[in-house]
Amino acid sequence: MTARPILTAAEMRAAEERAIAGGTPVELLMERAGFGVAEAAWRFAGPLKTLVLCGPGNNGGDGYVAARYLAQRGMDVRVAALGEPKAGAAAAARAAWAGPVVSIDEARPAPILVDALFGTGLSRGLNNALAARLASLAEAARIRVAVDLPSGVETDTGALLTGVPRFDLTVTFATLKPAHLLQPSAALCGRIVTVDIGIEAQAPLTVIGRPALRPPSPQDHKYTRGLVAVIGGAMPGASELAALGAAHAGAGYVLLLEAEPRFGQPHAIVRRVAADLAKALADQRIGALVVGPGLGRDADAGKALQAAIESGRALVIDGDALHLLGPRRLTAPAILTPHEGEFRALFPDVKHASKVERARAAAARSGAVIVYKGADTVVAAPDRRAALAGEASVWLSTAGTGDVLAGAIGAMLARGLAPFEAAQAGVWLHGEAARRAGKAFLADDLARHLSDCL
Ligand SMILES: NC(=O)C1=CN([C@@H]2O[C@H](COP(=O)(O)OP(=O)(O)OC[C@H]3O[C@@H](n4cnc5c(N)ncnc54)[C@H](OP(=O)(O)O)[C@@H]3O)[C@@H](O)[C@H]2O)[C@@H](O)CC1
Ligand SMILES: [K+]
Repeated sequence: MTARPILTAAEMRAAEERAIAGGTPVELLMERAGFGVAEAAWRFAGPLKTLVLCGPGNNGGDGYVAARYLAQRGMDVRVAALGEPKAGAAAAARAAWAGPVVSIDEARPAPILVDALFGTGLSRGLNNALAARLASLAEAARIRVAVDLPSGVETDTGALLTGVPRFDLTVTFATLKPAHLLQPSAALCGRIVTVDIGIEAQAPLTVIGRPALRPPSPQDHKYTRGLVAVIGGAMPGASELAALGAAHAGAGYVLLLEAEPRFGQPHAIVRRVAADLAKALADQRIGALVVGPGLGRDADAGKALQAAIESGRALVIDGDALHLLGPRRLTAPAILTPHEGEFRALFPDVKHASKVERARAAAARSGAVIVYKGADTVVAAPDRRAALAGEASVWLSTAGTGDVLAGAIGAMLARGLAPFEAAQAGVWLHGEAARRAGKAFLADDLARHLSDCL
């Protein structure tokens, strides 16, 4: 399955220009967009009285077209506008709307609110009066529909330039934009519907989709399925969870290397005291090495991380190891899995407004694939390829889930996926397992649910 592209505002404009140059007039693109909005709103909300708010640009143009199609369906539609569109397709769409247009200040609330004020052309926050008006009309509506994006959302970063109401449905065009998946905006979009308007979309940023993981064949054995070694440390529970994550993500062999003898369950995880870590890591059968969960941050932890890096094994560097790593460039295949706090500690001067760009900068600098965790996890490779996870379960915000993720990614590396693909596969499995685990789950339960998602 090819990955779904995510286009920035500039990439979307370029794609639109290519479509226009290829013979599709902008008026036709807008007609398809507005028709798509009307159909989606109709299906979602039914025949309720509707208020459409139209801005001065093409997002407003889509609004006029949608109003026309909704009226054709027999719906009671009112339009309120923020000034007249000056020229082009939006002006033509305004002219084709036969009904009255009032100012936003005069608009009366309706059960369905369609926000066609601003889309990818938003250049600054809404002024206070307009933001307050949008908020009160949204508050008074039963169903709120955003055209392309909720107005006030910055397309490329997902930042809210002003207060933005919560929408029930967002109808976008051609493909997703970063703000549909990045927080805080993603949480305000509601259900997202993509309308095909005849634009070809390709981009170096994609949506993380279900990985194509073949089941073991009759010829496979535990080593071909992948050996994941996890380095234990000060907090054994965390490395145990990483090992459990690796095992339930399908690794053929999981080895927990510990400083002192310990007995634990499950028995299938092999526990070994590694007095000489470098020697233990010289085992060529190790397909991936997970270091960091529960490692601690003392001198012994530093030595363990150094041994892991010098081993040349493919690495997943998580948790405490991210604090010990410092600004070094890695040469062996490696995946770093920082959450926000760890990212800031590791890359204090990477400050780009977009989380995607921050992840790309960190990947380029470290030479590693970055899994920048959060409610909107970004995976980025040193060559700028990047991918965004779909909406994550809010119940993932509990202790130990990151350790499970590190183990799952380790299993993907050990089975032979390249680091960028392994990171995405691990993130997808982890997100899907969380959905299946339901509410208030323990990280141990989350690990067990990984098996159901393979
Ligand atoms: N790309 C495609 O293929 C297709 C795109 N389509 C649609 O077009 C949309 C993009 O259209 P767009 O470029 O005209 O921008 P849009 O979002 O309407 O806003 C620009 C206007 O708003 C103004 N303005 C901005 N911020 C403001 C503020 N805070 N407060 C006040 N004013 C503000 C800005 O003025 P200025 O910044 O110049 O002062 C300008 O007048 C896209 O989201 C999709 O819905 C479809 O029709 C189908 C094909
Ligand atoms: K909008």
